[in-house]
Amino acid sequence: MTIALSARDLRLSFGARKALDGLSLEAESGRVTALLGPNGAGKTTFIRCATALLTPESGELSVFGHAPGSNEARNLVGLMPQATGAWAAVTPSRLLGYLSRLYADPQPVDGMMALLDIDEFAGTPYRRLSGGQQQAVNLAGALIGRPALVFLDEPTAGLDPRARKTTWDLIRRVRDAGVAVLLTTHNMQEAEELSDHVAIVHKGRVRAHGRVGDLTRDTGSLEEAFLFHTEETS
Ligand SMILES: Nc1ncnc2c1ncn2[C@@H]1O[C@H](COP(=O)(O)OP(=O)(O)OP(=O)(O)O)[C@@H](O)[C@H]1O
Repeated sequence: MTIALSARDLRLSFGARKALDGLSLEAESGRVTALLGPNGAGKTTFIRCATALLTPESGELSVFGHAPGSNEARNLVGLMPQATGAWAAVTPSRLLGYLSRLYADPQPVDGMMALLDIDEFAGTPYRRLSGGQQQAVNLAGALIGRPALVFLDEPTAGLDPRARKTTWDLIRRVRDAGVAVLLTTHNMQEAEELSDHVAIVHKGRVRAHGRVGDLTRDTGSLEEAFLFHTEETS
């Protein structure tokens, strides 16, 4: 078992709002770890800390033993963010070509575009793409550098059933190749289908974690477990 990501007691506030309030979590190689939690629970903030876009005020965070943002960590990590407005005028083929050149051993761009049906709109500026097409480009960008740890922030939000299946199949393949996948989702079926490990986050902290079977033993379903562990008062 290889621990790809280790977080201990992370804290980060925005003004009076505690976005991370003692969050601890581990993610292993060759496993899909799903972060579930209500809107505003701190999931994206955590991903931003793990990818060095934000710095926690306190706590310990490491990526394969390296500090996030170090050269060692950067080369090992891929990120599919929720939104990437900065790429507005760039076409998918140029963007993925550019990203692939940042890595020593990238995936072939053509193969990645074919896999995710991006070739159909490879020459269209990113801002003109549909939400689902943008998602496909974001996913390709996260995987193009063959990361050992990849963060997928709501990878299937807004996707049609076929695109969702393509994404699920790809996530499984990546996981089976030994990559540590950490994803966020509001889709309980997705978490049940894909994840080896689930962490339920509420108010900046992991309230429960384990395999789906562990979490549903008392409550019956993942949705019930989610509701139980994210009660407003808890
Ligand atoms: N840059 C920021 N400035 C101020 N507040 C922020 C900032 N980033 C996040 N927050 C606040 O931190 C809290 C956690 O936000 P975060 O985006 O991490 O939630 P989330 O769990 O990813 O939610 P969602 O499921 O809606 O994507 C929210 O209350 C949010 O308003």
